[in-house]
Amino acid sequence: MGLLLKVFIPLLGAALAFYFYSASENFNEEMLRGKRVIVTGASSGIGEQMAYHLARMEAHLLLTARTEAKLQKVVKRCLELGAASARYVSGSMDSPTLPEELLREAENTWGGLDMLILNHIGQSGFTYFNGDVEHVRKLMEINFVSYVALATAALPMLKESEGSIIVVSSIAGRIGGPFTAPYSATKFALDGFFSSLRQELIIDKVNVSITLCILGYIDTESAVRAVSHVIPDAPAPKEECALEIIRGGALRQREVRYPPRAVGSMLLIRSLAPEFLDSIIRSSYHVENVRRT
Ligand SMILES: NC(=O)C1=CN([C@@H]2O[C@H](COP(=O)(O)OP(=O)(O)OC[C@H]3O[C@@H](n4cnc5c(N)ncnc54)[C@H](OP(=O)(O)O)[C@@H]3O)[C@@H](O)[C@H]2O)C=CC1
Ligand SMILES: C[C@H](CCC(=O)O)[C@H]1CC[C@H]2[C@@H]3C(=O)C[C@@H]4C[C@H](O)CC[C@]4(C)[C@H]3CC[C@]12C
Repeated sequence: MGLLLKVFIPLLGAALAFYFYSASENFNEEMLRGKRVIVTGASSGIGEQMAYHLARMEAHLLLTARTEAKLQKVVKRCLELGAASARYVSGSMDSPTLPEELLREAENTWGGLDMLILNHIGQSGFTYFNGDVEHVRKLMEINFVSYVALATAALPMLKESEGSIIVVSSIAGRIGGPFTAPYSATKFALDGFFSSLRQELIIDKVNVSITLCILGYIDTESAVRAVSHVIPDAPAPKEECALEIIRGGALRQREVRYPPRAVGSMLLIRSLAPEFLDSIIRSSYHVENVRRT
């Protein structure tokens, strides 16, 4: 079993990564120059890093999150890095009016949109499900329903520009590990909705791409704070993660997996031996350190 985990699985993961990444040979950062891009959850973490990459690539940026002071700093840095333009709209994605407001801002300022990056998440702990159904409802609203509302409001402009929607999800949206029940549910929902929508766009010959990003553990402040006492694995770098998401979106890939080896191996083991994977996950966590709420 040890040999299987140490040699065979990584090799297979590498082969899969090669397969997925061989499609990305044509990526060129100039593809993003002058493009009109919305990034949600852009005040910290992976969203902030995506904003900086896009700024270097000379895109036009419209950023959003709740904390105005953080957004002001990110916008300032984006302008220093070379963004063609950068502005923000602040607000919480549990407000049903924010998606429309954001897309109206894009239409009024740019007259169109090329890329919508859906990345924000509401706060959720890393702990046993404590029966708080209201929390699940609220998280669904922020992590799922607002993504649907944003994509719906953006579609007319994206159809016009033959643009792209990028949906940032998680391995927790493909595999139900412990301590993320509400969060995991919202990410599974994204896969269901956007995979179905992709099919409909293809049937209707609408050239808007949908890229779903399946991420493993990334070294953002909030994730490290939430899980480092339970999960001993080293997180992957947010800067590289952000670039891989943009690359996959620009190439109109169906899926981005990052870090590719870890995510690829987990998905492969899940399809071959799901219960075995569940037991590996359980035994690799320091469950004794999980704080009950
Ligand atoms: N880091 C990781 O290990 C992994 C991350 N992911 C995914 O990557 C994406 C980014 O995660 P990460 O960078 O770690 O997260 P962060 O916690 O660093 O960033 C979350 C962003 O969402 C914003 N946000 C929080 N609540 C709301 C709200 N109610 N309305 C609007 N915006 C809100 C935050 O800003 P503010 O507080 O100012 O509103 C912030 O900009 C998520 O979709 C996550 O699921 C997937 C797998 C692993
Ligand atoms: C550790 C998990 C990977 C499997 C492994 O054992 O290596 C991580 C994969 C996805 C992560 C979660 C995630 O999707 C983001 C959440 C962001 C929140 O701010 C808190 C942390 C997360 C629940 C995060 C925790 C680690 C993973 C489960």
